[in-house]
Amino acid sequence: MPNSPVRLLIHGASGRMGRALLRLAAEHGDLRVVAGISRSGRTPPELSGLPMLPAAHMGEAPAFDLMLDFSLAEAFDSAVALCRSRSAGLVSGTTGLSATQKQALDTLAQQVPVLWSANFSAGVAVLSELVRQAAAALPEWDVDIVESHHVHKKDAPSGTALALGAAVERGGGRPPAYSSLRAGDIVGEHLVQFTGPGERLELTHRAGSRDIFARGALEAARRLAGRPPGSYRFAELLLGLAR
Ligand SMILES: NC(=O)C1=CN([C@@H]2O[C@H](COP(=O)(O)OP(=O)(O)OC[C@H]3O[C@@H](n4cnc5c(N)ncnc54)[C@H](OP(=O)(O)O)[C@@H]3O)[C@@H](O)[C@H]2O)C=CC1
Ligand SMILES: O=C(O)C1=N[C@H](C(=O)O)C[C@H](O)C1
Repeated sequence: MPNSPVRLLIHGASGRMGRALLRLAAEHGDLRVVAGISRSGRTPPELSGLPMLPAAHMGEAPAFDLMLDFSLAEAFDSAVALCRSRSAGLVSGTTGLSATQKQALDTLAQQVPVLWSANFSAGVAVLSELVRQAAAALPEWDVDIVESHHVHKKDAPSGTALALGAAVERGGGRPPAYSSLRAGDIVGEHLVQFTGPGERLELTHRAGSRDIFARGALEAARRLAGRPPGSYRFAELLLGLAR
């Protein structure tokens, strides 16, 4: 960690996650939010007194060390471009990214430290490892991944569901079938179900509040700041879990 506070730019500052980040960043004396960006540039109350820029004017953002990006896939390319032009690191949790957008993360990581994760909770990081182990032990069993989220969520399956599917693949399990439920204000739930002859194994994570994701992302930012360029993993950086 550098000695002076890490200057954060929040991309997606007016959103559900952006507002949680703004509220919780204030708890960290070693982090300082310098501005927020949203599509409209509308100012959420948490940001009063700080510059809030519409996406069309994001090039005018003040100097920053790291961008925290929780926006939408359609906004992602310009976020990466700003990090590239400012040589600033990136912590991103935006889901629904294309293969090309994922590649852009790898390219950016040659220049600055980058951490993208579909899920910033400790529980899902551990779940992913448990899923890999279960898949390795039960390669013939059917695998279903069921994710439930609030009605406003744009992408499906969720980024976490796809990441859990990748963990099944790494373990050598059967290709999973995905189901998505959208209902009410569910923060995020993921069930990975392994079905064999006469028995079933269910591994579930339930997020009770967006604060867990925001806290995970802020901690990731603290730990990423000042590191050399590269692609960093949440589970490794925060929990010491190897892939
Ligand atoms: N990795 C993780 O742990 C988690 C990831 N997520 C992901 O984070 C992302 C955001 O989720 P959530 O906060 O619920 O979404 P919201 O819809 O609540 O917020 C989206 C934010 O992005 C901004 N935005 C939308 N379009 C653009 C654009 N074209 N240019 C610039 N900014 C834009 C919005 O601005 P405006 O208000 O002006 O439209 C808003 O600030 C999603 O991809 C979600 O899946 C969510 C939770 C946890
Ligand atoms: O959009 C959300 O809300 C969430 N998105 C992430 C995902 O797509 O997996 C993480 C979390 O489940 C909440």
